[in-house]
Order: sequence, then C-alpha cells, then structure tokens
Amino acid sequence: MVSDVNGTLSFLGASQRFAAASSKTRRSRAELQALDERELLYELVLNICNDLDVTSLCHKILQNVSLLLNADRCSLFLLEGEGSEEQCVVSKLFDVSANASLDACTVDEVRVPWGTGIVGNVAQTGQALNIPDAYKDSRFNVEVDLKTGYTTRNILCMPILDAEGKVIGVSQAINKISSRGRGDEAFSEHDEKVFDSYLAFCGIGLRNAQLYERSLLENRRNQLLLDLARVIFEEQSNVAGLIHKIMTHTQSLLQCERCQVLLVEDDLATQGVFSQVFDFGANDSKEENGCHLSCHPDQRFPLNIGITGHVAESGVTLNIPDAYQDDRFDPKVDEDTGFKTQSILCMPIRNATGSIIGVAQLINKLDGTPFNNNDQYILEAFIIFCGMGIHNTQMYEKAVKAMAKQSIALEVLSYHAAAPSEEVHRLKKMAVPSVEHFQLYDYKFSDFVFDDDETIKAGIRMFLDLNLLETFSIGYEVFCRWILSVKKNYRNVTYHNWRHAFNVTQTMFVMIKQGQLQNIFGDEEVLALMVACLCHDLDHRGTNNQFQIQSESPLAQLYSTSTLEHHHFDQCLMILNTKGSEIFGQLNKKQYSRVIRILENAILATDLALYFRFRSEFFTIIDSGQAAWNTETDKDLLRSMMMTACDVAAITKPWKVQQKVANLIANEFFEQGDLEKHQLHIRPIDMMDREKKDELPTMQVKFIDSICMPVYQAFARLDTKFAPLLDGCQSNRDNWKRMQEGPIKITHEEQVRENAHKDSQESMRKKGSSGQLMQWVLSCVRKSSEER
Ligand SMILES: Nc1nc2c(ncn2[C@@H]2O[C@H](COP(=O)(O)O)[C@@H](O)[C@H]2O)c(=O)[nH]1
Ligand SMILES: [Zn+2]
Repeated sequence: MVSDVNGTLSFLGASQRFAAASSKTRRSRAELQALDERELLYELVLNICNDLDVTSLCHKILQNVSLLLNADRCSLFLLEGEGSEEQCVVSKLFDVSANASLDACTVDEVRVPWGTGIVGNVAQTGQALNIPDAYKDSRFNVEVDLKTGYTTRNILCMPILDAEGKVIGVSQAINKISSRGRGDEAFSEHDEKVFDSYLAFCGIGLRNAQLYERSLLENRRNQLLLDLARVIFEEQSNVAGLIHKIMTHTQSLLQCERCQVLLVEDDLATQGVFSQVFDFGANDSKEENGCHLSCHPDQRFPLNIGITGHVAESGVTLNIPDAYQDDRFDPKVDEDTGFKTQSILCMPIRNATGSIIGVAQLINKLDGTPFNNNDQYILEAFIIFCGMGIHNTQMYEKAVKAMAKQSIALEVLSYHAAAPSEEVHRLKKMAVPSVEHFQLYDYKFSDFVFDDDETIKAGIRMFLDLNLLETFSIGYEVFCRWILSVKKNYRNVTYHNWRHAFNVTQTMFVMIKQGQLQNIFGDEEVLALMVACLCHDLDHRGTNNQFQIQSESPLAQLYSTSTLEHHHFDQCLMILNTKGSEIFGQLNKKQYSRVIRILENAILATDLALYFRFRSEFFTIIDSGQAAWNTETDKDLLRSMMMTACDVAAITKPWKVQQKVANLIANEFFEQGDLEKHQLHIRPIDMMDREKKDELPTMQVKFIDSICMPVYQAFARLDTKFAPLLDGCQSNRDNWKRMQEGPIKITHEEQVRENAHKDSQESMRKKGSSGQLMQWVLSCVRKSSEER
C-alpha cells in the first residue's frame, strides 16, 4: 500500500511504490558533507527531482533536510481535505533521521488540526517557526515526547509551497546537532534560508509526485470500475450473486473489515423496510459457493433505524470516524456479535431514475484509520455501477417471475378456456345436418333462424364438407372440443360475438365453394382460412383498437398496432394448444408452421387499417388480369382481401338481415361511445354517439362506399361467381340511401323475393328436424367407422 492524493494509505502496489525512485546512486554522507553548500544543495535537489513516488520522495526529502541542516530528526506533513471543514495536515513520515531506512520510518498517522500546535500553525499562516526552546513554546505538544521518550529541544518548522505559493505541507527539523558537540545549539537564520531554498524545490517535486500518483490512482480506479462493470453486466440473473461480487470488489478495493448492502423493499404493501441484508467480512471466502455472505431475506427491519436507516431515508452519505460518538449509531448491533464498530462509511444506492433502492455500508478500515475523501470518492463511483447492476438484475428477476406468473395464468386460462367434457360428449353424439339443410352454399345465408347448437353443427358441417377432418387426421372429439372452446371464448357482446364469427366463416365457406378456390388454395390454406374466420374476433370486448389505446388497456401496451387482432390470434393459439383441442396435432412440422403463418396473416388482415394499406395492390393485379395465383405473394393478398370481404359480409345480406346486423353494430358502437363519455371523458365520434343514431343510414352509405363496395367490385371482376356479394351490397346501399330520405317502402317484388327466401330457410330447418332419424343413422355409421 502507498499514499494517495490526500497522503493516506491507499492501494497502489509495492512495485509501483519504488518504480519511480531515482536510479541515480546517492553519494555517501561523508562525500556529501565534503561539498560546499551550493554544491550540496544542487546534489540534494538532483536526488529528489526524478522521484514520483510520494512516500519515497518524502523519505528522501527528510533525509536530505537532516543532512542539510544537521538536524537529528525530521518530519513531514501533507495537507489533507483542502478547503473543507476537515482540513488538516497529516504526518507522512515522522521523526526521520539522516540514516533511517524508509521501512523503519513508517509510523502511525498523526493528524494535526488546522491552526493547532506548531505544525498546524505553520500550515495555517504559511510562515516559518524557528523555536530555540520547544518546552517554552505554548504551541508545543509534549505528548509526543512523553509517548516516544525523546526530548525535543529546538524546532525549525517550515511550510512546503507549490509553484503557485499554496501551502501543500509542512516540514519540521528537530534538534540541531551542534558542530561543537554541545547540545544547546538552535537552528540559525542561515538554516532557515537553506531550508527555505531546499523546500522550494521539494514543493514542486512533491506536487508533481502527487499529480502523478493521482493519475495512477485514477487509472487504477478506472480499471477497477471497468472490472466491476464487467462483473455487473456478466451477472444479471441473480441479485445475491451480483451483490456478492460487488462486495468482494468493494472490500478488496477499500480494505475494510465489513461491507454490507441493504436493499429497500419495493413492494408497495411492505414498503418502509429493508428486505434483504448482505454482510461480507474481510475474512469471508471470495467464492460465492462457500462464502460467508449472509443474506437474511426474512429479517426485514424498518428503514428509519440506525445509520443505514438515516441514509436510506435522507439520501445523504454519512462518513463517521467514531460510531460510538454518533447518536444515530445503535451499539446493540455490536452486542450480540462481539464485533467492535469503529468507523462507518454509509451511502445510498440509487437506480437509474434516482430512487433509493438500497444502502451500502463499509465498516472499519483495516489500517484503523477513518474513511477519507478518497474512499468516499471511490465508493461513490462504485455505487453508481452497483445501482445500475442491482436495478437491472432486480428487473430481470421480476421479468422471470412475471413470465412464470404468466405461464401459470395461461395454464389456468387454458383449463377454463376448454369446453367441459360433458358438452363435448353431448355434441359428439349429435347428428350433424347437411350443407343443404343449413343452406350453407347460399350467399344469403343467415344464422338468425338457428339456435347455438345448430350454429356449432353448421360449423362442423362446413369443415366436414371441405374434408378437412379427414385430410388432417383431426379426431372428431378433438374437433368438437375445439369448436366448442372457440365459441366459449367469444364474449357475450352485442356484435363481435360467436354469431359474427360463425357468419364470417360461412361467407368464407361459400366463397371457397362457389368460387372454386380449392383450385387455387391447397388444403393447408383452406384449413387456415376457415380456422382464421372462426377465431378472428376471439375475446373481443365490444370496443375497438382506438379505445384500447385511449384507455391505455394492457392489450394496447402489449401491441401498439393491430392491437385486438394480435390478441385474437394469441387466443386462437391458446385454444389450439389446449389439451384435447389440438386440431393441428397431426400436422407435420412444416405443415404446422405454414398453417400458423397463414392463420396469423389472415387474422391480422381483419384490421381495416391493413385492408386500406394493401387493397390498391390487390385492385391493380385484378384489373391488370396479371394475378399469379400460384405465387405466395398474390395468394397472400387474395386471402387477406377475402378476410375483409367475409368480415363485413353482413352488408351483402338480404335487407332485413342487414338492418338487424347494422343495428347490432350500431348498438355496440354506442356502448363504446358511452364508455368514452363516462369513463374516458372524451367525446365519441358521431358513429359511436347514440345521440346521432338517426344518422345510421348516412353512416352505412359511407361505410359501404369507402370499405365494402371497392372490395366486392374487385371480387366480382375477379370472378362472376362472387357477384352476389356485390349485388347484395349494392341493393343495401340503395336501401340505406333511400332511408336517408325517409322510412323505406319495400316494393312488392322485393317483398315476394324476401318471403320466398325466408320460407325456404324455414322449410329446410323443419326438414332437418323431421329428418333427424336419418341424421342419427348417419352419425351412427360415422361413429362406428371412427371407432374402427
Ligand atoms: N359502420 C359500419 N361498420 C361496420 C359494419 N360492418 C362491419 N363494420 C366494421 O368493420 C370492421 C370489421 O372488423 P371486425 O374484425 O372487428 O369485425 C369493424 O370495425 C366493424 O365494426 C357496418 O355495417 N357499418
Ligand atoms: Zn369480425
């Protein structure tokens, strides 16, 4: 250990201590004494001018001073705590004689308060003191003589100034050795001059050595901080491990008996306590595994007690030289352990936002001195890194916990999301009527005449008709559980409920069948599209993306764009992964990832923002007649546009159906508008404002013109098989347009057509019930073939 900038012991290595010492061999004492005064002064200046090690330099200065002045002993003090309240001079080397080696000279540090005694006085005034009889001078402290048994007779004490004339230390020569062999000779005026001249050079040399030492110190400190930063960023997974590493570094750097880190509880419910205390002793193992690091997560104690409590609450650093003299110190902490606390350096640890997350406390420096500014300076830098490291690690631990919680929540959710076995078995036993029974090939299909069970059966029928269960080896029970689970995961909201999803799926089914799209799409795409339609609004809350953002819902925090659509897809995956509902369970890896990719794109495509982004590209390839339906890009575009066409297909339905659905949509919009008014305190847009309900016809015309008409026109251009969608949309537009002027009068012809459609639906339904026996027979056949 060597001295630091303040003149106190620090951590520079022994090799560095002597590295800078002059390489020039010193002349013998006899040779030096033979020189005249000018030559001697020159020789002694040369002797010190290359030494950049403060301690070795001080030793040389004192040896030279005792030679130069014929003094028996010399001492040197350096200024510490410059400009602060604690400003003092601290002995560097004490009572050095001309022949004493450096090792023999090292003494306990003596601190002389500013202005006190002879040394303190010289430091304060910057004036030399030549005292012929020390015992007659009131400033002389006899204690030292009493302690050492040495008798001080006379003293020559001089300030050491730097190049700017500032006091940087004090040197003192004691007891002039008389040339006449008598003991009564004091230091002369001539000695004062010689001492003054020599100290002028010494001051410059000392300042240079101090600066050099400071730069070494700074270098070493930076190196240590870099090491610490590396350690901190290596260890991000566990707070205890990280703190152990930090404390090992801190203890070895600052050489103290104990190093403690106390973490503040950040859980709101238990705030106001230290939640974890880590204690590392100088003799504890550096190995994390076999370490004596004691961490007591269960020993929570209040924040407002003792030194650590004071620092945690006030955020102020405390540097206490004698703990027992400080009222805030609680001596009980030593009682049980037998440990004697002497000095304490205690600092708050802050995170990146400046909040106090803990406290670091160092106790008792190994060399018995109090903690100095230098220690404080180093610890401060350490603490910044520690704060970052602890904060990051805590965040990481929290994230790991949150992930674990999330997977538990998912497990629970998945359990409750699945349809109950009784329902699955009940459905499994039911007959599934034909496509004709439900009129599933009809663009004019409406679900209103069917109950929930029938919609489920119609859903199954569509998948059976497309041969998807057989193609992908989907077990019938698995499929029943899956479709029931999908239905169960739609909320009972006004419009975005199971019925809407079911109708969208039916439109997709007609488009595929009537448009003979199985010639373009493979089975995987058909499967993905049908699943996408049925799942595309899963867990919809009856409020749109804008509402999620405005209400800062957790969903919006998770996904900033296509918020709900991402959530619908997540829910879809959750059901697909639920035990017993894995309809993709028999797909090979390649098929599975392709189907999932198409499924995700299709669900996301129901965000109208994406429809607007991609539709012009679609219209261009349709109009150019250059569509390449064998390429993934064009097929992807086609699938996305089909999702929109199916999603808004209520607009193509017979007028009565359209009116009913438009009212459901409008009511759900108004419910959102109410929430916006009363919860978010914002004014809803006209479409969601129930006060503007009379404007529904105008809004429907706008909706048709801006969104629906362009997509159905494009499909009608693509293939006339899709024209009924456009016709239905056009007819509804006409009706809404007419309604803008007043209540609609339906023409006789329109009424006849509407009634005919209704009758045919009703009669198919009835036929379905009278033909139940037949269906039952068929289902038995299917069941027995499955069992086989
Ligand atoms: N103003 C109207 N908006 C409608 C109508 N039908 C549907 N929509 C809106 O279109 C999107 C479809 O996306 P979804 O996946 O959420 O169903 C959505 O914003 C609907 O509210 C209508 O007749 N009028
Ligand atoms: Zn939808």
